[in-house]
Amino acid sequence: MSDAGHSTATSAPGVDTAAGSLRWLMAQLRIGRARAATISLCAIGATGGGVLATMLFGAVTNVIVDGTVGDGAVMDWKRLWTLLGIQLAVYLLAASLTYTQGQLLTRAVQRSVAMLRTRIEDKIHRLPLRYFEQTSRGALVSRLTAHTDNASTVIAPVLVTVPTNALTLVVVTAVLFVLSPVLALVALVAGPVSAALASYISRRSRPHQETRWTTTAALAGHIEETLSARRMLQGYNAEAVAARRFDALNERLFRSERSAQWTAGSLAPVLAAINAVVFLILAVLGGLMVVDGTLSLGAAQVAIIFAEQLTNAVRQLAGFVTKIQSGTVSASKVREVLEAPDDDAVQSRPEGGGFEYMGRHRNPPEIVFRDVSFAYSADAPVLKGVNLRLRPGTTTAIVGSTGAGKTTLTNLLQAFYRPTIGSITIDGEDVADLGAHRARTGMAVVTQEPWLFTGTVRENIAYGVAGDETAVARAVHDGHLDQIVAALPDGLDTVIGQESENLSAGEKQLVTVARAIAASPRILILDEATSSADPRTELLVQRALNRLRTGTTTLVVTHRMATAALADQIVVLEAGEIVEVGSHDELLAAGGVYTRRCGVV
Ligand SMILES: Nc1ncnc2c1ncn2[C@@H]1O[C@H](COP(=O)(O)OP(=O)(O)OP(=O)(O)O)[C@@H](O)[C@H]1O
Repeated sequence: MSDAGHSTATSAPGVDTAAGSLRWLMAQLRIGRARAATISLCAIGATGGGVLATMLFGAVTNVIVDGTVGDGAVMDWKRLWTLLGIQLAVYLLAASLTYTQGQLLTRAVQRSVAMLRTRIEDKIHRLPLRYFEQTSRGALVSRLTAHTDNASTVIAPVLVTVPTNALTLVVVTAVLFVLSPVLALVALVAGPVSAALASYISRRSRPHQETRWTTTAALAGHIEETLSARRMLQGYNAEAVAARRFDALNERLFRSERSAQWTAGSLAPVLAAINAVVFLILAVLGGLMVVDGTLSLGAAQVAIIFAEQLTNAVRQLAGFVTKIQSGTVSASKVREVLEAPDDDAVQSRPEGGGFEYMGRHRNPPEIVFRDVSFAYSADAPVLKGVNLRLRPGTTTAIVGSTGAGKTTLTNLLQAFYRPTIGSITIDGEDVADLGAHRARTGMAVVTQEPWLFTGTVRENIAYGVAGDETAVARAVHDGHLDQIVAALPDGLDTVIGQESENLSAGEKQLVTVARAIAASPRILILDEATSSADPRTELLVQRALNRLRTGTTTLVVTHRMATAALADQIVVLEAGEIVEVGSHDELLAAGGVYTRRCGVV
């Protein structure tokens, strides 16, 4: 199963090349040139300090050897103390540069992660509904969290590992050649061998990294699904089915992690072994040259330490390749979300535009569906040539068989999809031109499945009218929630949520009705809104909604004829086509489908 679980149509072109993803990622992070340069300069300064300190170390050794070995040797204390003092100063400077670089880098990484998350979150509001239908929730959550974190781990290698190790390679190689070309050549042999190995192993590791991430996302999605459907699972004794799927995903994750670890993890020990051999050869050769007198002891020491630094630099660069490999896999996942086409009906973040628009249109609007046809997929038309007029301030009930297209009609009005043919206008303005945000301003929706977020009852009701206590109090009263709220341990401040056990399904639905009342909408969409309430509560809520309806243009989707009968206009939809329109009395008089549905005939 793919992480995305969606069609490739939403993938950005060429996202799966490591180099492309890396370039893209660095362009997204926007660390700021000045900050990036400071981090790199600090890292380079610290590395330079390390190189200098090592050379001073050789000089100190030579002063000690000159002052102690041989007849009449005199220790040059002044020179020795001066060198040790300079060395200490260089070490301190290098340490403070390393500290500064570390602090700046940490902040840059954290800021980049936060920024990327904000961008994905922002993007999620602009993605079309179709994207969510085709993408698993686990995949999206992992892109927002783990992938974003992992992608940002490439920042440190790019800003620090590459410049410092490149500097080490150049300076150390040059100094080594000056000290002893023979030792330099031996030390350099390890470089190309290690680099070739690193490149080979990282190529082999990428597919395992991919599988590891996609399986992690699938597992997260599965756990989420199992938790939210746990009652159903237990009710059907289907725990074993869920457990089998979990075991399969868990096993796949284990295998891919093991393979990724095996390939990536084999690099370090192989490089360490190469380094050990090189180090041994250098120590023996250096020792022989000191005995020969062709090299001073200090120079031999410096050469061996430099050779070690050289191989360390290569090893770090190799480690960087593995990290980049994993980071770019994550970057390509993040990129897929950010580059997926926006919902063409949605405008950027809702900032003011909608409310201004609502200010101009306070009265309930006229809504007109003109020759509307729609299909989710080209081969299966759902709505066919729907013509419908919802007069301002009236209620229209849509009735019809299961799958007739009733909810689809409300989805189009909410601009979740565009009609394939035809148009929908609100007060003469095409929803397609208004954009989703403006079209949805002043619209309240109550669906069959009550949606509650984790928060207090008050917060759930005040969704969209935050801080308006009068609106909440009115909504609680008009929505007949008083008794229910009074029975809750902390009243309006009781924390509830989608999974909360302290409210029944009907009570949850009443909270969403109260939310709609509090919003004082001018367009109200009720899709089987009171289906979970008992008949008495439904009646009470119906009355509350009736009061609300005087200031709204209302679309009610219902299977209950009693609810439909209260509407000003009833539309009977069958297989995506309107077959009857009229008031309850008119339709009963006509004796058609509606009459049969009412069970009169
Ligand atoms: N997101 C979707 N993608 C593809 N097909 C869909 C989607 N949503 C609904 N459909 C299909 O469109 C048709 C109409 O669905 P819709 O939900 O509008 O029916 P409905 O009249 O509201 O049914 P019900 O009374 O059962 O709620 C159905 O055949 C359904 O399978």
